[in-house]
Amino acid sequence: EYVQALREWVAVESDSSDITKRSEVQRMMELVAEKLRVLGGKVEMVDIGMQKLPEGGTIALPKVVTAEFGSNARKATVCVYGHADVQPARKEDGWSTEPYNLTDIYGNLYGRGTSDNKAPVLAWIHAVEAYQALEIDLPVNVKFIIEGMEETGSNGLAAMIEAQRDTFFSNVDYIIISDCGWLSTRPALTYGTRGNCYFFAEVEGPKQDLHSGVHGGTVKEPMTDLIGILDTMISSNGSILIPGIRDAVAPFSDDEWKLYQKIDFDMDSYKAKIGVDQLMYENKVELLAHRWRYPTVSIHGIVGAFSAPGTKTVIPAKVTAKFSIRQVPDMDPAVVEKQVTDHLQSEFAKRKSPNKLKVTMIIGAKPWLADPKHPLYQAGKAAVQRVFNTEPDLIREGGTIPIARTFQDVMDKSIIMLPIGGFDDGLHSQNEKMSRYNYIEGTKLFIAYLHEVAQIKKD
Ligand SMILES: CC(C)C[C@H](N)C(=O)NCC(=O)O
Repeated sequence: EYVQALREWVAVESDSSDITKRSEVQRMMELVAEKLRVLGGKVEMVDIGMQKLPEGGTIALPKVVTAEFGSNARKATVCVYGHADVQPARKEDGWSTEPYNLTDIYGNLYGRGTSDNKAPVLAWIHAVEAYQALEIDLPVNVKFIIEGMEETGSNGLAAMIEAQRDTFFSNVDYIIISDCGWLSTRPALTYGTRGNCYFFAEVEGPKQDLHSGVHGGTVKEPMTDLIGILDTMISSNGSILIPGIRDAVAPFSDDEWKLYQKIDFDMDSYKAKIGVDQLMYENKVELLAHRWRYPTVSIHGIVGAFSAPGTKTVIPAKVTAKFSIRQVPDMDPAVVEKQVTDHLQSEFAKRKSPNKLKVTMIIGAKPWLADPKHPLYQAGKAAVQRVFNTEPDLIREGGTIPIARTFQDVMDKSIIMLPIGGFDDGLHSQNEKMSRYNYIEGTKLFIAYLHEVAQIKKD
């Protein structure tokens, strides 16, 4: 039944980055609401307004689903946050199976959005359902907030949460997020995520594309300008060259070093898993630190570049690079935006090009960091011990959950990230999967966690 429920959700192409798929995201949110309604939750679909598009115009944001199970004032109240949107996926990108057709191969459930984040959201719903089916009272009141824009920066969600601070969130004690993965085969508790500043850099030149034989050598080419300035952001050994960008990075403490040193992480299996012969750092602690708690620059793609099969000899007239900077405490997206824009404009000016450069920050999501000594984490350890009979790793996550910082700073709520995804689930990549083992044992973990969190003594 659990696998069938996941199959139905994976079949919905709820890609929030593609506005032509917006009705699918909306349909996905309705399925989430329906699933919660069937369990008797008090469910609402909250309208969070319109999204402004970078190219002009607006489109309705997907509704946010909220639900409540129980309102006993003597019990603690937890709120589970998750998302039901996904990253793009096409079979032609190199998938071995159809991305929107859940396929079970040797106990691995392949499909876009399985691990990120549809199975974990379903596992939480199934945890509530399990208590009901066994006729055991929920040990805590459980609320849900499930959104449809996480993959593109959680547009509109912070405002909705702030608007409901004194209503839906007024009695929430703790936020639980299960939107990340373990580091190895050992279960983990996550106490930090990086933030993300996502940029478009557009270089515009001639009024239309040109023949590279007829016109090559006569004009400054937009693509050459773009590649030139992109190359000034990061060195080949991974150092970010944008002035000032590392100034706000919190120093790496001895305690962190000790914590990272204790983590069981095999560099060779990591290499094998991602298919590389060499990593940027050969030392485990340094590698984990650069994965979790130092900033990075990644260049994702160039719109307008010729990429079809064949050998078209063209000078593209306008090209737009998409790149992002994962940032860490205590960096601030507004400062990063200025540092990046100033740097690129100054490098562009050095090229003395007649072309025009426009730099826009599309997403500015902050990093998040919790205290792993908080009782929420003690409860996590106890739940992991109960279900997996082992100690969890205490880890951070290199990816971004944009809303985590809002819950912490604006709403003043304590958060735990309780992942059930496997270390090799391939989020955002080809052949994303969730194993049956992680899905089913993860459901048991959530059931146990609800019990453990109820044992926390309130101040
Ligand atoms: C591993 C991440 C925290 C998972 C998350 N759903 C995500 O992909 N966020 C967007 C991102 O680009 O990090």
